[in-house]
Formats: sequence, C-alpha cells, structure tokens
Amino acid sequence: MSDRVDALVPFAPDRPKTRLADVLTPAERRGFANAMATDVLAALEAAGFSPELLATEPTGRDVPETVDDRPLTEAVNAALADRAPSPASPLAVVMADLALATPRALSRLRGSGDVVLAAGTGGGTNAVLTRHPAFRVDYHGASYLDHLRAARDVGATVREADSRLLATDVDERDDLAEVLVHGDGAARDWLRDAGFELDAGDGRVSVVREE
Ligand SMILES: Nc1nc2c(ncn2[C@@H]2O[C@H](COP(=O)(O)OP(=O)(O)OP(=O)(O)O)[C@@H](O)[C@H]2O)c(=O)[nH]1
Ligand SMILES: C[C@H](OP(=O)(O)O)C(=O)O
Repeated sequence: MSDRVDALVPFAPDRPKTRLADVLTPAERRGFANAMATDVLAALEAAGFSPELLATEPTGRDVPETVDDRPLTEAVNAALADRAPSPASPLAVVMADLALATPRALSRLRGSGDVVLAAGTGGGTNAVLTRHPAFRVDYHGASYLDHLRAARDVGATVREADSRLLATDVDERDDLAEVLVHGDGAARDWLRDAGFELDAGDGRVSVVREE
C-alpha cells in the first residue's frame, strides 16, 4: 500500500525499564521490554504504518532498523533532520513501551495537523506524527508541553490524538495492572507466564506475583 506512513520506534533494549527494578530482574526487564516492542510493532503494521526500530544496539529482529547509540532526543532529532517529513511524507515516532496500543488507537495519529501528539500519563509524549520538516523533539520531563511549544515555534499546526490506550506507557509497577486488564498481546502473556496476576483488593487494582 503506497500510503503507508513510516514510524520510528525508539528502543533501548540493553538496560530497559529501570523503574520496574523492584519487581523484575534485569533479564526479566529485557524480556518484558522485548514483548512490549513486539506488540507495538505488530499494532503499527496492522494500522498501516511501516515500522522501523531506532535502536541503541542491533536487536536481531526481522524489522528495518537504524542503530544509533546517542541519547533518545538526539537520536530522534537526527532521524527527523535526515528524513525531513512533509505533508506528502509524514513520519511518526512511537514508543516501544505502549503495550496497550491497538491499530485503531494508532490510526488516530494519521489525522490532520502538521504535528499530531499523543500525550502520555505523567506529562510525557508517547507518540507523535509530524508533517513539518522543522519540528524537533525534546523528551523527558513535561515533554508534552515542550512539544506543543516546539510545534508552535516552527509555525506548525498541532492536534492532539486523545487516546487512553496510547497514553499508557508502561513504566511503573501499577502500569503492569493496566497490561493485565487491557492488554491482549505478548506483553500480557509475558506477565502471566512470569506469574503476575491482578490484586483486586480494596481500592485501585494492582499486581501480585506468585512465588
Ligand atoms: N533509541 C533510543 N531509545 C530509547 C532511549 N532511551 C529510551 N528509549 C526508548 O524510548 C521509549 C521510552 O523510554 P523510557 O520509558 O523513557 O525509558 P526506559 O529505558 O524504557 O525505562 P526507564 O529506565 O524506566 O526510564 C522506550 O521505547 C525506550 O526503549 C535511548 O537512549 N535511545
Ligand atoms: C520518552 C519520555 O518518556 P518518560 O520518561 O516520560 O517515560 C517522554 O515521554 O518524554
């Protein structure tokens, strides 16, 4: 299909998900991060994107891949400068830890706007699609606000792709409950196989792990 949109998926597979260090060993964090990346790549394909990993080291996956070991913002901005997105050739950047991302949710990125932003919970930016050659990213912190500003500074029109499924990046222990409740792919299966189950005690649902 000629109107497939390129989608970069930043991925740091070496020491991922340090905020899950209290529940997962380093090897488990690598396994879980890989499972989430598998889900994101499959959902992008199904949504009509052409996914490409932007990885800090070779992954050995059967997916187009650029290896760039610079920090996240630098690596993504180098790719944006290189590709020079335009209305005829948009470029998406979709994080590899969006374990709940469905094809339907991802397709919302393809709506109108020079820059389309999918916010993450906690102030971040989980996905962006740009049709503007001068737009650059600045990740971490309240990056959603930084990206609104960055888009306006280059005269780009901005639209939000408002989606609960895209807003859930899996960073912390409580996010694992979201994967068990709403996920249906490799990440959900990985957690179940590792012995995680829902702890639906009083209040907000959480996870417990079988010994
Ligand atoms: N290419 C590239 N991707 C990165 C880098 N750091 C993080 N990522 C990816 O960017 C996305 C968001 O990552 P974060 O949640 O900020 O970081 P993380 O390493 O996954 O987790 P924490 O260690 O808990 O911060 C994930 O898809 C990561 O794999 C980097 O330096 N380069
Ligand atoms: C990539 C970064 O993720 P976080 O550090 O917020 O998980 C961001 O969304 O700016």
